[in-house]
Amino acid sequence: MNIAMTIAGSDSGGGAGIQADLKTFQELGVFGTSAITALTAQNTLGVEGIFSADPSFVQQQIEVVMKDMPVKAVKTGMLFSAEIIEAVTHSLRDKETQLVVDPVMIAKGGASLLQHEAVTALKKTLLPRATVLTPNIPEAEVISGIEIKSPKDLEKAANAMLAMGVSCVIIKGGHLEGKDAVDTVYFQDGSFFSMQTKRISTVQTHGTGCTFSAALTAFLAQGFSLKSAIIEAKKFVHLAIQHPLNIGNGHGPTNHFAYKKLSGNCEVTISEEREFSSLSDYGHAKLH
Ligand SMILES: Nc1ncnc2c1ncn2[C@@H]1O[C@H](COP(=O)(O)OP(=O)(O)O)[C@@H](O)[C@H]1O
Ligand SMILES: Cc1ncc(COP(=O)(O)O)c(N)n1
Repeated sequence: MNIAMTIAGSDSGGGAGIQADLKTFQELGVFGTSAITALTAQNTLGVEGIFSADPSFVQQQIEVVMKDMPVKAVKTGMLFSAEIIEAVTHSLRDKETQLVVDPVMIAKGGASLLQHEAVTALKKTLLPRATVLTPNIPEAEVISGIEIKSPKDLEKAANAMLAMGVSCVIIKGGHLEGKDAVDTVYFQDGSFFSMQTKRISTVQTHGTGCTFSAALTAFLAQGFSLKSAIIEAKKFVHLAIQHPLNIGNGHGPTNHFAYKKLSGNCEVTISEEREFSSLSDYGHAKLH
């Protein structure tokens, strides 16, 4: 049995965070373990409270699991503080496991899930250890310090993040407008591809980023190559958004059952053209 770990915050509403990650692992046939960084009192309308864990206890959760079980891939989500980021990085030292870092900063309802001063710790300590970094556009802007207004800016921002030591950066396009949801993927060796699906008009997008990075982690734990794990994860999240469960009164959760139910049947268009010539409306996309 392949084992994955999520190091993230608990979402009491069940659509994002630890809960989204474990549901995704389970659906993809991977045994899920977890280290909880914070409890959030949250529903589809927003986050009403945050209670963060002691950094040393986060470290203990990770180390106790890892000394007993061969964890193949790890993902991080909400890390909340510089102290927790340092504890996580310390726990993963000497470990060969692949690491997916989803740099969760702000919840869809607007609540801050990462303290402002923790961004430096993220860049200096955790990113050099990461296999894949999965920022959305606003997160990519904060980490890289580059304002993203065009595809050229995307590439500049990706290069700035690759220079921090991550092996691969996926800049997710969920926050753009335009008829397609386009994510762009950049590797250390200079190679690149973009992947796009039709954009679905919906507010049921709570936990999309968590779900995408958890699916990617699960596929890596199963031994998929990095590129095929990324593409399968895009299918997983697309199907999860396409078949909403209609739960709650705000940004409802995505449907983690859809990928398995539909046997992963989802069209993703892959392009290796840097000029985005096939993505005609991308340049007109506006940030939310
Ligand atoms: N409305 C949508 N239709 C189709 N795919 C979407 C939509 N919104 C987000 N996605 C996809 O979901 C994944 C998560 O992206 P995003 O929502 O930008 O992340 P985050 O939750 O971190 O803000 C990406 O693959 C993105 O392209
Ligand atoms: C515990 C936790 N982790 C992550 C998110 C981000 O998810 P989203 O951006 O969809 O609100 C969240 N809302 N809560």
